[in-house]
Amino acid sequence: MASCSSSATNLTSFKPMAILGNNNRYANSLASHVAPFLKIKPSFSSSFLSLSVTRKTPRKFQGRDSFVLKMRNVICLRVRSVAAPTESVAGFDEMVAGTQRKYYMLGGKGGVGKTSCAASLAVKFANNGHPTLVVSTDPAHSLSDSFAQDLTGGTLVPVEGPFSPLFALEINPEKAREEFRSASQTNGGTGVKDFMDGMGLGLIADQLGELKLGELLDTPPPGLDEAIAISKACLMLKLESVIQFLESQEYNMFTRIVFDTAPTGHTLRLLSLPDFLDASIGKILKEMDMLICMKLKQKISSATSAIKSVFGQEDNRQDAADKLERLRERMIKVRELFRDTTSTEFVIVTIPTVMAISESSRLCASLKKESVPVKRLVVNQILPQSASDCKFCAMKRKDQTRAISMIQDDPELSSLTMIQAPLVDVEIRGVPALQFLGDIVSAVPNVAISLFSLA
Ligand SMILES: Nc1ncnc2c1ncn2[C@@H]1O[C@H](COP(=O)(O)OP(=O)(O)OP(=O)(O)O)[C@@H](O)[C@H]1O
Repeated sequence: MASCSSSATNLTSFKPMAILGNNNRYANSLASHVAPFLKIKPSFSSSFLSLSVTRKTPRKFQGRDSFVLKMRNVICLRVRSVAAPTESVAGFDEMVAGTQRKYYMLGGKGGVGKTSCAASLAVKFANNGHPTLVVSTDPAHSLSDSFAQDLTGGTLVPVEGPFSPLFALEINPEKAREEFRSASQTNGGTGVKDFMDGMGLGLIADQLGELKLGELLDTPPPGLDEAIAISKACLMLKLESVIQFLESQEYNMFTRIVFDTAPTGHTLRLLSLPDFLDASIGKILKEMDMLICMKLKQKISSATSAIKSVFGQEDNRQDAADKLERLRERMIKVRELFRDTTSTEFVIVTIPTVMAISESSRLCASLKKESVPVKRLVVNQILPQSASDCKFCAMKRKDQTRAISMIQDDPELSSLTMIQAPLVDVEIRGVPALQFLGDIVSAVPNVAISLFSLA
């Protein structure tokens, strides 16, 4: 039985391990990922699955900080059942159903496990046949750390491991804004337009130029930085020219897109941006006098190929007002995407503490106010069941129980489907560990699950 006396073990310590779960599924899940790289000799007994493992390092992982690499040449995995399921809850499995493209945005308070849950959900999708893209718009990216692979570079990078294609995209909104800012300070401001063109926001740059760009940069509209990032991601999904190494057919293939968003405040600002821009552009369109219209016409007639690629070559001859209207429509589409109950869902991630749950409740209220679909709440890091809590764990458990009862009484959160993710005593890092988390999340609440060293 898992107990608080079991020492915290890290997957990277690579000692022989026991996996305690409600059934051997978890062990088999872990073993199935390890299998391609190891020679595994399983032997079953009534309550243990023993695996003798010999390392067989694939060339693609050589030099990588992968737990497979660091395993000793021969190790022994023992898997046993310790708890029976008590009740079923909807987990990530429900989100796998259907072949239509779906967008999942995971957000919540800083440090609650947004990236771990987003990465694990993405692995779940990919392992269930969905070509998946996981996008991080959090300036403090941790997708690379979470997958234990280098996914930096601001472009689509294939993630090694899952059964179906999984790509990751880390966009740095702050860097984008920095580039934006520095571009504005060079070439008398003309660099801004080129930069914004590349982001598909060239016409906003024109408008900002007319509206004293410098002043706006000092007090940028709320959510501008992350909007640039999202806009870039949307462009990548829509414009094949941006994705050099993927054929159009291939990037259209994504049926699941998971966004690992920045902590709560950023997300809320981002959500209000399409409305803000819609209102601003609407206002500009209304108030634009002939002089500005003429100026814009001149600018647009000398538009770069980037603008052509955004609006389509044949549109290039349309007048400025039409193009602004198109931009406005695009912003409305972004807003609609956030609010489309058939394709989009915002999943709130939290932990069982009063502070995190209070913040989640406020986030949920704001999302509802913005008409963003929110149906699920992932409560992460729940202490697993134990027959022999130490004083610390007993206190912690009491605290968590109190916090979880807050959810049940909360007017915003109580209607959401609760997905419980147990606290595991290993660092969730790398595809096998992420799959493991995805599987136990979709399992049962409060199941006694722990990974610990037998050595
Ligand atoms: N269920 C869990 N059990 C054990 N550790 C966990 C669990 N979920 C997340 N962690 C750990 O908590 C830490 C923070 O997780 P993560 O980076 O996913 O949080 P985040 O919400 O994305 O953080 P940030 O707000 O900084 O982006 C990581 O070290 C991760 O491995």
